[in-house]
Amino acid sequence: MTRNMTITEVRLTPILVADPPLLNTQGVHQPYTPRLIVEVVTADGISGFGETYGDGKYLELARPFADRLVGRQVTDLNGLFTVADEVAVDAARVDNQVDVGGLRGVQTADKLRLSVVSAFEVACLDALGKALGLPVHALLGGKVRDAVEYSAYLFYKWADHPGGVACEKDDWGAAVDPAGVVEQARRFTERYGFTSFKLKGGVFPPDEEIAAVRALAEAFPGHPLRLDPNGAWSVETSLKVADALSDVLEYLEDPALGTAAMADVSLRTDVPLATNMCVTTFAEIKEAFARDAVQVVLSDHHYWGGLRNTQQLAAVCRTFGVGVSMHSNTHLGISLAAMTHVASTVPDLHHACDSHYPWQSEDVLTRRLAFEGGKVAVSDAPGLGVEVDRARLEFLHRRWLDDDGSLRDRDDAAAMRVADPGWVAPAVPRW
Ligand SMILES: O=C([O-])C(=O)C[C@H](O)[C@@H](O)C(=O)[O-]
Ligand SMILES: [Mg+2]
Repeated sequence: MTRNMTITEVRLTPILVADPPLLNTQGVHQPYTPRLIVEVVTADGISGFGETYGDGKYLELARPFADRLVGRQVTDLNGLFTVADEVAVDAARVDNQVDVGGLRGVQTADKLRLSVVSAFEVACLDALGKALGLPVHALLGGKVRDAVEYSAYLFYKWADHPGGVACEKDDWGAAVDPAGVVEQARRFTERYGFTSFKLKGGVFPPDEEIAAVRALAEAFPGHPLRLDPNGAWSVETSLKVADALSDVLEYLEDPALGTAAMADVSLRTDVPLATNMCVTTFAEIKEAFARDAVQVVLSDHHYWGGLRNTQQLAAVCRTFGVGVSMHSNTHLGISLAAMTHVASTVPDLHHACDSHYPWQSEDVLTRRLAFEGGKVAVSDAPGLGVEVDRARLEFLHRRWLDDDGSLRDRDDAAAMRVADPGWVAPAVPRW
C-alpha cells in the first residue's frame, strides 16, 4: 500500500490551562498558563500532535515555521532544523540573558527555534507512527524499558491564587512549611505511587528549606530526595546546604547560577549536582563537563530540539560519565507521552524524571495518562498513543482567545505582584 505522508495542513492552537499557585524563586504560577498545541495533517488525513511553550515569542516563530512545512514529508525530521534556520527570530525576543521567567537557562535564537522544532518533530513522529502502525519509541530505535519512572514534583504552594482572580480551585491545599511539604508528598505517593521526591526551593531562606528536606527524609527514609532552588544561592550557601543534607540528597539541582558557580560548588562537595539551567544547549556542554560542574543533566525535549536530540544528549552524557534525567515545565499529556517514549529508549536512565503533570487538572486528551507505582507505562499503540479531545482543545483555546493578553506570557513575578504589589523577581544570588 502506498502512503502519502506529505504535510497538507498545519494547525496551531494556543491554549490557556489551569495552574495552581505554585511558588518558585521568581514568584508564583499564574492561574492559567499558555501552551501551544501543534497538529500536522498528512495527505492521507492522518493527524500528528505535539506541544510546546505557548508564550508569544514561541507563537511568533511557530507561525512562519508552520507555513513552510506544508508540502514537506513527515519523515523529513532532519529537514525541520533546516526550515527552522530559515525563520528569523526577532532579536528583541532574545537578550542572551538567563530566561528568568521560564527558569530554564540561557536564551538564544537557536534555543527558541529548537523549542518550536521540538513540537513539530513530536507531531511528525506521531503522524508517522500512526501511518506505519508503530509506536514513537519504535521509530526512535525501540524501548529498553516498559515503564518510565517519575518523581513527585513538590512545590511550596498557597491554598488559593491571590486577590480573588479568576482560577480553577485545586484540592492540594497549602504547603508553606515542612509539615505542609510532607503532607503534599504523602498525597503524591497515595495518588500516584511516587517513591522519589523533588522539592522546588529558592522560595524560603535556606534553613527553612533544609528543614523541609529533613522532614521529608524522616517521613520517607531512604527515598531519593532532591532540592532545586533554581540558582538562588551563592556558592557558600550552596555548600552549606549541601553539607547539611549530604546524607539524604540524591542530588542538588542548580544550587547556584551558571557553570562557573556550579563548578565551584562541585569542587567542594560530594553531593552530585544536577542542572536544567547551566547545560541547556549542546554549546554549553563542553565547558560544564570539562570543569566537572554537573554530574546529572536534566534533558528537556522541548528546548533541546526534540526526541532525537534528547537521545543525542543522552549519548554525550553517557560518553562523559554524566548522568541524565528529565526536566519538566508545566505541560500536558501530549508532552508526557513524548517524554515517556524517549525516556523509554535511553539506556542509562538512573534517576526518576520530573513531571508537572499531576499539577495539571486540565488536559487536551480524551484519556489522561496515568502514573502507577510512580511510573507511566510506555504505550505500544501507534504514534504517541494518545487521543486529542477536540472539544476540550477548543474550550482551552477559547479561554486563550478571551484573555486580554495578560496571561498569554508566563510571568511568575507579575502573578506574585497580585499578592505583593512591591514584588520584583529577586536578584541572584538571593541568599
Ligand atoms: O526544574 C526546574 O528548574 C523547573 O522545573 C523550572 C520550572 O519553571 C519550575 O520552577 C516551576 O514550574 O516553577
Ligand atoms: Mg531545575
